[in-house]
Amino acid sequence: MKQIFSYLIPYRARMAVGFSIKVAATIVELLIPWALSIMVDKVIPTENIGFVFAWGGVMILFALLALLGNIVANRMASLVARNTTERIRLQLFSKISFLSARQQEQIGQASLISRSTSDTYNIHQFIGMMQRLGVRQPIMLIGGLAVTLSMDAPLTCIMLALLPVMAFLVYLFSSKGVPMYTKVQEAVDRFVRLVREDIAGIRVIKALSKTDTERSKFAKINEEVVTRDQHAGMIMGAMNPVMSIILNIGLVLVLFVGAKRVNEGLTTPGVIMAFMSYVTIILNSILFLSRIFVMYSKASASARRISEVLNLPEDLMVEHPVGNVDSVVEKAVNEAEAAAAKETGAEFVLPQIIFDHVSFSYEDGDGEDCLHDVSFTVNKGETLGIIGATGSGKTTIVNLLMRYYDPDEGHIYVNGRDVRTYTSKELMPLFGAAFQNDVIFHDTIYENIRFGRDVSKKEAMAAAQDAQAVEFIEEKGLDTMLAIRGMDLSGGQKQRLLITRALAKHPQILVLDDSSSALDYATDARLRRAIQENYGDLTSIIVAQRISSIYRADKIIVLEDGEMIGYGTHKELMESCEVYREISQSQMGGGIDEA
Ligand SMILES: Nc1ncnc2c1ncn2[C@@H]1O[C@H](COP(=O)(O)OP(=O)(O)OP(=O)(O)O)[C@@H](O)[C@H]1O
Repeated sequence: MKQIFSYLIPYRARMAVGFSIKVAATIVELLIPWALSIMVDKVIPTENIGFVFAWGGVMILFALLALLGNIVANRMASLVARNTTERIRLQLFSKISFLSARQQEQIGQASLISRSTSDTYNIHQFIGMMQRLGVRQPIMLIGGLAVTLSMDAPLTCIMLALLPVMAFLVYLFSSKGVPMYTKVQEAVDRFVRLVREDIAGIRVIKALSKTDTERSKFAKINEEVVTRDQHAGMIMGAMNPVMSIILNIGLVLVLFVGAKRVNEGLTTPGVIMAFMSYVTIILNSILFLSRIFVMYSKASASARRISEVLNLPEDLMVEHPVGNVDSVVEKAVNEAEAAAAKETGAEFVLPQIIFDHVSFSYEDGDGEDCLHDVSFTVNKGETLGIIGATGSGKTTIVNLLMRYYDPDEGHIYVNGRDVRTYTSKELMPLFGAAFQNDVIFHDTIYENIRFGRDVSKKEAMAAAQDAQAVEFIEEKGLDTMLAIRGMDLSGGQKQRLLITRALAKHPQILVLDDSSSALDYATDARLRRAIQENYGDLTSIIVAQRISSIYRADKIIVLEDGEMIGYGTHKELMESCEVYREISQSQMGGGIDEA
């Protein structure tokens, strides 16, 4: 909570003003029953109607001042709560954007969503409540007791006797109810996850007639959220009636003892009338203070969840380059290649991409390797094809190259620098990437291509031309709004739009991860030709299931269970790699479609 409170610091001046107004308004409000007792005991008995009206006017003025002060202070409190929550949300969002893929998986996407929404909402509620009730109720309690003590000490003792009973009950209810709210929040996380998955996968759910299964899964988690909330609500809800009973017992006792004291001439009816109001004010303030306590417990659980994300250490640290980078890299480069270059007298060119004995596992190092001892190089302007069965590690190579994860062993170099030494701002602009299920945003076609970068409409259309997307983009218009996730586009159109986005900023390295699978052969071939002709020194990494998408590549990697079982040109692999030969024969019957 301390960390969350630090977000209030910029608003301390506004809060101080709001607090002062609130304190003044509450004190004025507290004086109204006292003014009533004066009216009953001192003003009315004078039978001076002018005096009665004048005193009545004072009471109305008190009420108006209290009302006005409360409105102003509450508006200031809301503003502080709103601005603070806005800053927390913004900070949280930026942090989430920079979390490593591993950290995102650890916390879970649904949990990240509910931490940014319902948890920040709880904080918002608490900050608002703290400034409104948190100031008002202690003054009401202490001030009320002070006024009543000065009016009639024995009657005040009745209330004082009830206070510990109420405090104990509040503690009892809260200690049972509050932990339940943490459980409610956990159930909400699961609820959000299911809703997200179901909405995203609505088509496949329908296609596989899984609507009933999903509905019953939804009903179950929905019921769990409701039941948990109900249990917590029931416990906390029982607090109000119990408190009301105590309050009414207090009123009856005050009336009973007060009436006796009036009869005995020890006090006056005006004091008893004021006391009735003060009993309600004082006991209610205990009730409201208990609500603040409950809200605090909810908010502190939320604050913990938010701080957990905000304080996550930087996973993919940027390391400082050590020594002469080029010489380190040269050593790391496939030695045979370097030696061959030296032998033939050819100039040795430093490859643009180097994987040097890279091993990686998603399981934080203790699971089986998803990639094992992978080494390859790609020169500037070359195309690398990656092929292999599903789950063989093709996407993992891309994930490591773009530093979504760091390898467990080995090194990856881009332009002669270990990727660990790049900041994300330096590394990412080198790449243009299109992944198979990449997101298309609910925005215009142009904005989906531009993606916040400096890309003119002309450049966007030129990229669309190369990505074979120009026909449908011209037909729809660059400024057409697309549906959420591009639901109003065909699979092939989506892929072409994603490739357009990847090409638009003329990256150094183009990554196409299974992103031409929905294109027909002829379009796929035209796309490859356009890239070759218009992006001369563009280095391409193409992950594909189809041989036709990669057979022209300068180098091809064949993967099986994370191991590189083949590396070379199409021709070399046809001779040396049995698996590649089999794939080729099954897809092309051994021959190649030169489309
Ligand atoms: N985020 C992840 N967490 C844990 N395991 C993962 C994760 N992503 C992939 N894997 C596992 O790593 C292995 C390699 O996955 P990868 O996505 O690289 O395969 P692929 O060859 O690209 O498959 P496909 O052709 O089906 O896309 C698979 O066994 C997969 O289950």
